Amino acid sequence: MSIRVGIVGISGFGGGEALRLIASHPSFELVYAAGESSAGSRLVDRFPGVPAKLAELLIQKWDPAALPPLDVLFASLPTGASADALARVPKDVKVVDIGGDHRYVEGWVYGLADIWPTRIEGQTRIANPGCFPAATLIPLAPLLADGLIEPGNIVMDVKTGISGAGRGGDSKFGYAESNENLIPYGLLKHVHMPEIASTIERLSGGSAAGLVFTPHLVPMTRGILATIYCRGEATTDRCLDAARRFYAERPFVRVTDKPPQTKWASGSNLAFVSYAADPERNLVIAMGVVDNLGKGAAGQAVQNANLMCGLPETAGLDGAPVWP
Ligand SMILES: NC(=O)C1=CN([C@@H]2O[C@H](COP(=O)(O)OP(=O)(O)OC[C@H]3O[C@@H](n4cnc5c(N)ncnc54)[C@H](OP(=O)(O)O)[C@@H]3O)[C@@H](O)[C@H]2O)C=CC1
Ligand SMILES: CC(=O)N[C@@H](CCC(=O)OP(=O)(O)O)C(=O)O
Repeated sequence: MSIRVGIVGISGFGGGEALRLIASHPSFELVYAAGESSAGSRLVDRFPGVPAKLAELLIQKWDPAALPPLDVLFASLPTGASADALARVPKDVKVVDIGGDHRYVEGWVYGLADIWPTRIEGQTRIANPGCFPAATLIPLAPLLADGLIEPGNIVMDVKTGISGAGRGGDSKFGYAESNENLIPYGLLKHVHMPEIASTIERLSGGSAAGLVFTPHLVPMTRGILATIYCRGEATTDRCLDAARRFYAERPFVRVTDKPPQTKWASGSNLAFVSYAADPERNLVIAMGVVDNLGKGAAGQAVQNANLMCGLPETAGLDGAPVWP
């Protein structure tokens, strides 16, 4: 059976990755594409390599009142631009919001699919987590669940590829400024901090008041590496064992002895986690790697849509990462 799917924001980085995944999905059929400045273009005009079956699909001006019959809508709009319009999407259309407007908002389920899959099954409104929350919460969840670290004493040092800023992102992240450069930003007040803190509190039952989160832009296209410093007396083996048990049945999380690298996840919905701990120093280092456009955006969005539709969670997501 084919499930009719739409993408709004298809010309952007998140929407384009959703297009790539949906184009080869066994059950999803892309029947609607929308945007703003790209409206009026055919998909082949924006994506010359798009499969022939989708080439002539015309990008529509985004209007929730003018949707064709749809089962699932992926919204990949700038944060702040989706709330009003998505409120007007008919209730029988399942929506996955890849942007940040509905995380921890009433009426929407927070779609951290690798940790809380059963909360997503059968739902109709899913708020996809941010890319940094995906990279940081997946390695932390097993440690918090087993009480191996203090939730109130966590310091996150995170590196991200430039596509995290989007096509329409801030011009200070252009090639000349980003190539051979490292840029810290958002210190003490990044927009993802409340989402990360709330989820740490849900996972641990304790306060995350001491959270420090510092992202850095690095000159690569895709990928996030989170290096997270925590207080706890566990050994490395104890942390690895907790993660292996926590994710034993989960298809997209790989627990590795070696520190993970961003290329391991490139082009995939995988998350890699690893740990290094020194009980004598009360120190646990947790590491997480995702592709910001994969698990950080469109990959997790398709995973969420699979769960919403009762499909196998891995449908359309079981390809190997891009290497090198
Ligand atoms: N990039 C990433 O790694 C991640 C992004 N996100 C979130 O996903 C969302 C999309 O990000 P990203 O793809 O990077 O952004 P881009 O800037 O690459 O794309 C934005 C898209 O939104 C469309 N758009 C903008 N304004 C409107 C409007 N008023 N009506 C209809 N369409 C509009 C644009 O269409 P057009 O070109 O036609 O104007 C474009 O397709 C954001 O909320 C972002 O924070 C989440 C996780 C990771
Ligand atoms: C490099 C870069 O700029 N990255 C973005 C992350 C985008 C994202 O995930 O934002 P949403 O919460 O809106 O979905 C940032 O730091 O804001």
